[in-house]
Amino acid sequence: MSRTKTWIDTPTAPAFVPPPGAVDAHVHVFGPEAQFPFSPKAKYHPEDATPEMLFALRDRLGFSRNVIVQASCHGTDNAATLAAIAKSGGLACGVAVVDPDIDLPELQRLHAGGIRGVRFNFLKRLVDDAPKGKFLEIARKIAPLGWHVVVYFEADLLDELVPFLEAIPTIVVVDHLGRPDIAQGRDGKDIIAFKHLLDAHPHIWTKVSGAERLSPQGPPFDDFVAVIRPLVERYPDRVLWGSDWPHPNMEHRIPDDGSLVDVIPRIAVTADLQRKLLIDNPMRLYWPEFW
Ligand SMILES: O=C(O)c1cc(C(=O)O)oc(=O)c1
Repeated sequence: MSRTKTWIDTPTAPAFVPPPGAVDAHVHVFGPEAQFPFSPKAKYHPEDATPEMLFALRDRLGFSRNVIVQASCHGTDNAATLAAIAKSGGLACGVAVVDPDIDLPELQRLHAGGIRGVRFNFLKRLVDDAPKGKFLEIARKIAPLGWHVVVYFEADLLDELVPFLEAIPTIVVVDHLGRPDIAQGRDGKDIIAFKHLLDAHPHIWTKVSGAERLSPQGPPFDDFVAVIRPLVERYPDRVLWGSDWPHPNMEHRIPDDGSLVDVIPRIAVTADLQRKLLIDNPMRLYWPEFW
């Protein structure tokens, strides 16, 4: 498999200046492969996207902290994510992918390394299987540590997943809004179903991320803004934002990270909403000791 590059080296500096202390709550690192080989089950083979590159991007975009989410290409070996957190000087936390037979000492090792959640991935193009029963076992194991669950699924799976999401005994954060079809508009069936989910379940949060993945129109993402701004206003205390750098699998539509940051003041239109989205909510979840 040839290696793919899915980011630009020098994104535009955004016009929007995030408030001091802002958290980019969804990023990944890839490798470096020589030190942290990819999983044999990986569905893509990216170029190295290193912690140093991530921290340079963080500074360029005007953020203070990162949440590093274990990418599927690293399977359940969280070493690259942990190494990046260790290099961040306390400015990054992480979300891991783990096996159901993980024991308490290993969970404690991950916690000491800055992991604060686990991710369950349901995308068939990214993982071979998504065993709900085993995921629930994991959720029950991590709950006592104060961790939460991050779930990545596509809109057509939502109905089927509701009982599973209801059974998770921690906060649940949905990645990239559960991938609604944005072309349906703000009253489309995918967004209505997602609103029903959040209305009925106060423990479910969402990342209002993925404009580059979800917007058929592309930059400046007017279609995404029209659909997602009402969600930020409806659930101001349950939304997180992430750049999704280095944008796995986006080699054919590589986004300019600066243009993604400039979506923020259009979906969170007041300073109060921006502070909740970028500081209060992620700090409550990832750095509660400072909150
Ligand atoms: O849509 C994707 O391709 C994607 C992949 C991964 C991953 O490989 O972990 O993470 C994401 O947040 C999004």
